[in-house]
Amino acid sequence: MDVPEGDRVPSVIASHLDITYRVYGSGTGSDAGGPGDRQVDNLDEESLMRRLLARGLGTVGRREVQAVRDVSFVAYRGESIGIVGANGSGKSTLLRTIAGLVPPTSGRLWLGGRASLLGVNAVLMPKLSGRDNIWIGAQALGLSPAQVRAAFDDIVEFADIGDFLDLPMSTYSSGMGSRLRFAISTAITPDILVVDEALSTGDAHFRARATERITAIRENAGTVFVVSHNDSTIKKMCDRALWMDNGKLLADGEPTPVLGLYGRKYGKHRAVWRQRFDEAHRIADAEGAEAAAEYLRRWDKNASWE
Ligand SMILES: Nc1ncnc2c1ncn2[C@@H]1O[C@H](COP(=O)(O)OP(=O)(O)OP(=O)(O)O)[C@@H](O)[C@H]1O
Repeated sequence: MDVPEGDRVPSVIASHLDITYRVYGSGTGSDAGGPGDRQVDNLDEESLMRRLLARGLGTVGRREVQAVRDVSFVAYRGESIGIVGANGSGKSTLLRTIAGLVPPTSGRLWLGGRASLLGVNAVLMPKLSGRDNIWIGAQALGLSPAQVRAAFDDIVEFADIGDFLDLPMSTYSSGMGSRLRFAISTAITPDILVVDEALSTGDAHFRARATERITAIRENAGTVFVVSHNDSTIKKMCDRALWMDNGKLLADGEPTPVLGLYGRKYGKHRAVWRQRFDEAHRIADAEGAEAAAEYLRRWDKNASWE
């Protein structure tokens, strides 16, 4: 957007966010998974309880996964931000936190509006029809019955699922499901729209219409976050990209240079670039982000470091 820096209105401020999952269950504790564990099925409840207590609660299958590490950024109204990164780098976790589904473990997150996660699958019911799911999904997003009634035809028109409207969602193709989810989540213009990979299952026609709708949200001063593994989706839909790697935010800037850096790390020259990134990390820790960016600019004039 060509709005002067000082006039831009923040919509999301993330400050030193850490997000850690605590996973409980058998087989993940330090002493779990030994050969004797295969006998567990044969133990009665009392023996099993005695055995668990003997081990100590601290060691019964508890593990922590630090999915997001010390991530800070400011997003502004009117921006569309793509989040890129390898599998497991923390992209979805960050989006789920912005959408209010996963609390940060430490750090602060400020939202200047209501966030809506595209992927209302958690509340959509496969056994119910598209029609019923529109009512449930839209109300779960906070629409009143009157608002659902007013938006209903528009949702159906955008979802373009024809006679499937009255069939169970379990009969839908993944593209049809995505279209319906997208239509529901954008039924009223959200302040912050969070789109997690849903666009990748749609066809070219759907992607074009979804892009139009995202543009409309941005023009309405909303902010859009999109996770995608597809570079051209990010370039078409976003004016900014964040690159997550192993939970950290490694780059923040215009999509083309950020994707260039990401591609280099994982592309055919990755061994060389891995060394450069390791060195850039060391420089960033010792001398700051600008020194790390300057180091990388020896090979890429657009390099940035956050
Ligand atoms: N509900 C969960 N419980 C425990 N660990 C989780 C959970 N969800 C994600 N993780 C872990 O957190 C880390 C980040 O996962 P996340 O799904 O955020 O990554 P991602 O970048 O979105 O990956 P992908 O591109 O594969 O979708 C991974 O190590 C993952 O195994």
